[in-house]
Amino acid sequence: REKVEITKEQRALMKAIVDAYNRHQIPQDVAKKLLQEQYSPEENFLLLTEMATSQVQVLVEFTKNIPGFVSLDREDQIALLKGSAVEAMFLRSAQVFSRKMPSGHTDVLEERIRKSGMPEEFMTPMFNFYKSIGELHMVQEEQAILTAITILTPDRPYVKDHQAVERLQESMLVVLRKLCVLQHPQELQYFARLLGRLTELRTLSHYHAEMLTSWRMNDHKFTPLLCEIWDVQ
Ligand SMILES: O=C(NC1CCCCC1)[C@H]([C@@H]1CCCCO1)n1c(-c2ccc(Cl)cc2)nc2cc(F)c(Cl)cc21
Repeated sequence: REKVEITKEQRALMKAIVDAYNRHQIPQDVAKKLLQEQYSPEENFLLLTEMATSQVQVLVEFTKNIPGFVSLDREDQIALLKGSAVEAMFLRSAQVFSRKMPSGHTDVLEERIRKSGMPEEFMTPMFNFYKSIGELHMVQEEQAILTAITILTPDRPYVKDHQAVERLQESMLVVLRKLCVLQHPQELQYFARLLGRLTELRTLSHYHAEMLTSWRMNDHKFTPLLCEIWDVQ
């Protein structure tokens, strides 16, 4: 077994990211709201757009705390945020869905989401992704670093200094790999499976615009920030 140890610098990098991740969480708990009662498609859509809008704001704050991010070219910073916001939203939704809940609550939550007004054809890929994230039982450090890795994806549209982003992402990948070996010693290839979820995440995110515009209701209203981030309106 390879002797894996996290260096002092890597521990500091991890701490910075996890602290930022925990500091910047969604204010209200959307899961609690959905468990409380059944909403109409219009109310669910409004809830989603409100949650997603505040999540984007939170994502910007989190991203600014990723060591090295603010030293990137300013336009590249915007390109990375715009390019990863939808994936970050689905990743966050998956993490919320996978949280340990009293027995039966997850089933109620799934039922509420299935009936929220979203078009049927996206349920299977979305819940397959949520469940594949849940099966990994990620610790919060892994969740935080995986989100940072998603944001620091060099091949987003309009990124100019590819190399600079790759260097930042590389240092996160190195830490994540060590963390996976230390946290899941019995699960070989855990790190590879974790990264494989990012491929599933990108595929799911391709559907987001259609998922939103075909929500079972008329006149879909988006906030200006969501129009910026999502390919809608
Ligand atoms: O609000 C949501 N997610 C926020 C987004 C910001 C970060 C925190 C979680 C939505 C809900 C779905 C029901 C109707 C109200 O919206 N949601 C989505 C979802 C997201 C995008 C699309 Cl296009 C479709 C569904 N998946 C969820 C999984 C969950 F466990 C929970 Cl609690 C809610 C979830």
